[in-house]
Amino acid sequence: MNSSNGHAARSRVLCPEKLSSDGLSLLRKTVDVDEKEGLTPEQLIAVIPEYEALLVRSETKVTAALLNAARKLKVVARAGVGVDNVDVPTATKLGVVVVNSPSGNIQAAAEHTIALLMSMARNVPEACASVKAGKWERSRLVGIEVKGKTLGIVGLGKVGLIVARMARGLGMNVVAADPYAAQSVAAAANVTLVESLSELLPRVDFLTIHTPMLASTRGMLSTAELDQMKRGARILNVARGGIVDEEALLIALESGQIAGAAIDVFTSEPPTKDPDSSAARLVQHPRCIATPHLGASTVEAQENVSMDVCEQVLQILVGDLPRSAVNAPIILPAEYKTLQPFVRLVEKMGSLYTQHFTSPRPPVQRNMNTFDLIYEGEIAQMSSTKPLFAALIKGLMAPISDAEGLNINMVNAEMVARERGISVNEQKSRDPSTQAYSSLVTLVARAPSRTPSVSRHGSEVLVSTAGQHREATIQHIISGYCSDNSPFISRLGRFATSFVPEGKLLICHNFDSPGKIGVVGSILGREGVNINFMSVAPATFSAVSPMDANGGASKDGLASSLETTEALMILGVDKEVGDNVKAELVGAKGVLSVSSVTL
Ligand SMILES: NC(=O)C1=CN([C@@H]2O[C@H](COP(=O)(O)OP(=O)(O)OC[C@H]3O[C@@H](n4cnc5c(N)ncnc54)[C@H](O)[C@@H]3O)[C@@H](O)[C@H]2O)C=CC1
Ligand SMILES: O=C(O)C(=O)COP(=O)(O)O
Repeated sequence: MNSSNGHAARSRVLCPEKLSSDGLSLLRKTVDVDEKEGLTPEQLIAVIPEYEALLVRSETKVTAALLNAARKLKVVARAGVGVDNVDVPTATKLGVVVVNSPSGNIQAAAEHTIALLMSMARNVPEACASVKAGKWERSRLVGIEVKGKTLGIVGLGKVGLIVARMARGLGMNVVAADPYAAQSVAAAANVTLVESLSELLPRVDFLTIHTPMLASTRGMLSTAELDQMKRGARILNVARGGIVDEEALLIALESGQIAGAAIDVFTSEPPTKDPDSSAARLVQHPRCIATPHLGASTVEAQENVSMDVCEQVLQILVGDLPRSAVNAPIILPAEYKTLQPFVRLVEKMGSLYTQHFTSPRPPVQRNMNTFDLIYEGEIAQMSSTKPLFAALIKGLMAPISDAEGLNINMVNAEMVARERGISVNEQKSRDPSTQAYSSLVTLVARAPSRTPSVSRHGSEVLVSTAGQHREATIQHIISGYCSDNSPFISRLGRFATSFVPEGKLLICHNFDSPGKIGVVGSILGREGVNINFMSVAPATFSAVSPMDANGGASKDGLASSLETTEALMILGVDKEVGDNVKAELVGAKGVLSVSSVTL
């Protein structure tokens, strides 16, 4: 994007929550950062269209309404672990990358858990309040030791494992329930992994939760589960409010089934002040220690997560892949670099296909479309070709969609392809079919075809129903390669060629006889159209199926009479060529069809 003074406009990043300045200073070197704390959801929706990136912690709710209101948003960066405050499916659909900091604050969250554990065991908050109130209640505030007690961990992931190691250091026995945890990882941390929550609950003196908030974990600990615990057990939640049902916990505290609770996170934050609500009564309960979602609130953790996500925002804004995308594939940076020129090539091939072969009624909007994307040579050795797949879908769709709104990328390409009925069969061959290129990419389209926009008679020719049936087997082929990081098209239909797929191109299909260049040149010259370059492509490949000279559907009965005497003339032009001029070109002797594409 360019500003009015011709300089590239700086990207804008919105930060509606308190983030450590370390990452923000890094961002400010190249982008504009607006720190705007305290915006209402409506105010956020009003300002979001101006921003390319949104930086949040747990307070900002990144809803579908907010994401849909965005116009330029490329990334939502969560400066922390949990992304339950971000509508990730909607972001994915819109092609917005969601990144987080998966390990920047895990030590802090684990240490806070241990702080709460010890505070609960020794009544620290109550004792402190008592002394400040001028009392000296030594016998009322007798605690318990944790050494020799059993700690149950639900969710033996990153935070859970650190808590486990610390608890082992405190002399506790540690038992964990996590259906996805590896036995070997648990064993290495001296943790006994049990099969189910039901097996865990009766064994523990303390229970701590470290799962994400998911549909499957919401309300995971309710009355039935709390009743399975030993009478007088204690419970901690530094994961997410609502994983332990607040009302059930309050009742269990009141009945003495649970002797103590330490809660850092609430279903609604801050919890409602309505004195009759379970949340407020839980907070006020004398045997409940409550902290205001402080798990990640250490200087160190905030520096870590801020740097982590701000670096990723910069990567995304310059078009690179972030290291911790929640909704995009992970690709090694070195591979991504190698793939980059091919990403451009494949996108151009897709766009060329749609414009040259399917104009004016692209089948990608109507029917199931099947493509083979064949990688040969070095490119076939890449472990992931996800960026190439995404580039193809983008290229196919861009000419027929709102270019501004159509943000197809690795995040949403598969979803878009599914919605549009596009099926891509990726094939790899390490031994190239030709030694001419170190890497060759070929797109084979198996799709119903439409004729080029201007026929020999200057009018659009649409195929008949019978014709469509026959043409369903016809293949269109485009091949390309990269040289010096620039993409080249080496085959278009049956024609061997070599041109850079860039800018406005006029593709004339004609008899390979003298005089054509002059005829086309003089008509374009008269119209004030400058020709930047020209490439003549003879028909080289034999037809794989009844293709016309464009490698497409036969039309006007001409294809059958045209064998090897055809050629494509590819002209780079400096302005749009009108339909009337194209019709005149087709009318000229020996010019069979003309299509114009912008790449
Ligand atoms: N209070 C705070 O400030 C903080 C809270 N958190 C919360 O802690 C959560 C965990 O963080 P990490 O350990 O980094 O995540 P993680 O993804 O490394 O670990 C989560 C573990 O939960 C397990 N799990 C998932 N469903 C389960 C189920 N139904 N039963 C048992 N285990 C299940 C997973 O297999 C995984 O091992 C985050 O999602 C976040 O919500 C994280 C950081 C700070
Ligand atoms: O990282 C997490 O999941 C947290 O819960 C931390 O939340 P916060 O960034 O402190 O609002």
